[in-house]
Amino acid sequence: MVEVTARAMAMLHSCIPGTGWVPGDKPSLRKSSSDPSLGKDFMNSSFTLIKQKELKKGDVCCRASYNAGDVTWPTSGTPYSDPNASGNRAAQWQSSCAVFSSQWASTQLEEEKGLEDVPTIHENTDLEVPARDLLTLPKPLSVTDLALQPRHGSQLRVAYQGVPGAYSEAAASKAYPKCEAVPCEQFDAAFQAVELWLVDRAVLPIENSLGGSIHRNYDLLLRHRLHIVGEVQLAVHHCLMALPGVLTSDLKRVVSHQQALAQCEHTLSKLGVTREAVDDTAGAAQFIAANGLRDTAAVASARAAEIYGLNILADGIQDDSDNVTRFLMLAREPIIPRIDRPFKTSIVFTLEEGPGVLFKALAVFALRDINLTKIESRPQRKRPLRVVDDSNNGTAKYFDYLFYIDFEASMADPRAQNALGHLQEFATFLRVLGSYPMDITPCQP
Ligand SMILES: O=C(O)C(=O)C[C@]1(C(=O)O)C=C[C@@H](O)C=C1
Repeated sequence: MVEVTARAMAMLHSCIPGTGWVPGDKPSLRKSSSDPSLGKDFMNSSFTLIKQKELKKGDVCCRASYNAGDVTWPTSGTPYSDPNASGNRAAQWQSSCAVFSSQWASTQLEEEKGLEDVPTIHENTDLEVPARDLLTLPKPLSVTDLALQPRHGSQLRVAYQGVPGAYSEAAASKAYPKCEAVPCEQFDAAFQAVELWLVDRAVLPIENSLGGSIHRNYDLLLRHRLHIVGEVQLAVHHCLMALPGVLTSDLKRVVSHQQALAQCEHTLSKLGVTREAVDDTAGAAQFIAANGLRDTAAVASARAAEIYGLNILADGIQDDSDNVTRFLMLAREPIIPRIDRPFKTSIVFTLEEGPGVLFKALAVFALRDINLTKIESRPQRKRPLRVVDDSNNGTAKYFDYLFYIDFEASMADPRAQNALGHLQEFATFLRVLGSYPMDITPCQP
């Protein structure tokens, strides 16, 4: 039997990111596979590490065989390759890592002191910031700024998309109350800022109760290798705002983030003005203030009105008073999944075409009484269309999709481990995006 050390886990984690592997290199975490506390599944698993230093994309990195209770699969000489292009064995390996690491992690909860703890979601206590000189506001990062060296300091730096006053900034403060919120021009810049160690975390919107999913972030989750370490829900309360002295009857145009415009469809239709989408709500308010536009209003937060010196013409203009946006907290490393509080797990997978395959995929959760909270499908860019010649009457064409699912269980829960073990019997690719505490706090703005 191979001795599995925490160091080996950390190395495996770094060579196969995105799998839920738990990092750690402390000697106290050293465990032998003969340790009975690790349980039957751990005892049945063996891992061999092959020169981690020499690993690069496409290399053979590990051999493993793993038994997850109701499913057994061997993986040997599995290449580490791009999930979009990978075969079934790479998918199996990734999920084996995720399942295995979760089982290992669940035995470690009390011993882990040095690793990051599960983030606690706090209620937003103080969003009121005195009006500041516009010139002193931090400039959003753009992709070209990303060559900057990271700053060192003890305060957690959290990237968000937009400028100060954006809802995403409020979400970052709700997720990490004492953080330094770092504005970024685009979602992609926020992902890259974390990957390049310019910031420690990113907080990005993923779905809204009125506008639906933020597809761009679903796509970026797969393209980048960050882990979901938490979620935060924010009540979004929109205001219509303009320069002081401007009346609603003076307005010819309303500018805002496209999601915010969609969330206020009803009010804006009644106004009968043209609508223009910009990068973020607070950016719209800043744009009006900076250009002295007297025929234009913005849809943004009350805090944005305060920062940019605009007057609120109408308050609570969203179509539904319960307008909530869910944000994801992203980090370079996963957190250790736990079972002592409500957890959610997010996964992405692909399936072969065939009758009832999606039904079978969803059944792995239903069979184990696991509640699904979200399902989203996105076209697979590398393989958008598959042509199958399986009849005498011509060719059939199918779109290929990636399925994103959130379910209510921790990866430390054997039901989740077995469900994913079952799913990978027919999934062509499977990646665990994160297992993280559910935000169960009331949705305060
Ligand atoms: O523009 C902002 O203020 C944002 O934080 C972005 C965003 C979004 O992308 O959905 C966030 C929350 C609201 O749903 C509207 C806009």
